[in-house]
Amino acid sequence: MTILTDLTRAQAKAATLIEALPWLAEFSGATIVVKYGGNAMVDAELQRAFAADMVFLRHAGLKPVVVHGGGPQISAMLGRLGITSEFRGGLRVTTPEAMDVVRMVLVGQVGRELVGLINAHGPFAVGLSGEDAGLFTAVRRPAYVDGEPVDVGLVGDVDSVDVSVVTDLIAAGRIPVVSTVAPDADGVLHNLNADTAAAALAIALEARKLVVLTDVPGLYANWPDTTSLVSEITTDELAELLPRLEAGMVPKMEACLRAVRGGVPAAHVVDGRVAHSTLLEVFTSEGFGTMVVNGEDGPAEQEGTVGS
Ligand SMILES: Nc1ncnc2c1ncn2[C@@H]1O[C@H](COP(=O)(O)OP(=O)(O)O)[C@@H](O)[C@H]1O
Ligand SMILES: CC(=O)N[C@@H](CCC(=O)OP(=O)(O)O)C(=O)O
Repeated sequence: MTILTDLTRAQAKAATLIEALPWLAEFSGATIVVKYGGNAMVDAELQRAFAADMVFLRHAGLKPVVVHGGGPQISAMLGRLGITSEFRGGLRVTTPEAMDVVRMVLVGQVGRELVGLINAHGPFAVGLSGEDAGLFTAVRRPAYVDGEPVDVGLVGDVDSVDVSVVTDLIAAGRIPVVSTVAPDADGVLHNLNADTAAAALAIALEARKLVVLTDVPGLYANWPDTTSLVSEITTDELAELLPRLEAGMVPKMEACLRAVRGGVPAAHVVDGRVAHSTLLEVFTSEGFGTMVVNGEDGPAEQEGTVGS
């Protein structure tokens, strides 16, 4: 009996590995931008699993690029320093004082920790911010509340992207880990929403996928009704839904829309609280979470026809 159980387990493992085969072929050499949200960094074990996934992708011949968030971590540090912060339209109102903390936490803390976790597997990760080698320039971004623009201070949208530092690192076999602060044309540092920056980078890199890890299973059409989870949505449908979305999901879904309209074949919102969610998304036939695809084409044309 024990032998039979062992055999069944071995066959199940082999089936999982072989399920990845068409996807390994499909995505060999592909650049994949993975946005790791601050809310998905819930415990050390999950962070280690995320780091292992990035190294797995790299060894499997893909080119992962990590863009990380850190909203909760910034809020915690602002709280410790007695600086109040609020969000409007899903964006943090960023005073010059708060901006110092945003840079310190994203570049000096969250980015460093991720680099360390990935490099536990070998010398892969290199951390950089939008300030490095002109990666991003920013332009002042308003937030919208009830359709009206509101000033959120030093919050930037991505104005320009110079991908050369990222492509140089990829060519050298590294895994770039990007923190999302960037100067405007006058050199004034701005706070970029990490979803927004990840989308801009995915477009500029002509990435094959944008994968956004967050702390929910995906997009709910009718939040917080948990029966309304969307497995697939076209850009046209998403554009129609966007005005009805709340807070954190607004910049995230705007970013997915922008990425796909900008030429990225698919953007996925997946549950970062599930260990190895990136691998499940990339290498399994069912996919995982919510997939955004171009309005005019079906998913089969968008992301290959293998497996599913
Ligand atoms: N329609 C929706 N579908 C899913 N989540 C939603 C929706 N509307 C609001 N949310 C909230 O958005 C949060 C994710 O956004 P955010 O807090 O910015 O995460 P992250 O740190 O991953 O960027 C979820 O935890 C959920 O509470
Ligand atoms: C303008 C703006 O809101 N910037 C974000 C940057 C970090 C981020 O986007 O982090 P998550 O991905 O974890 O939400 C902030 O200050 O919280």
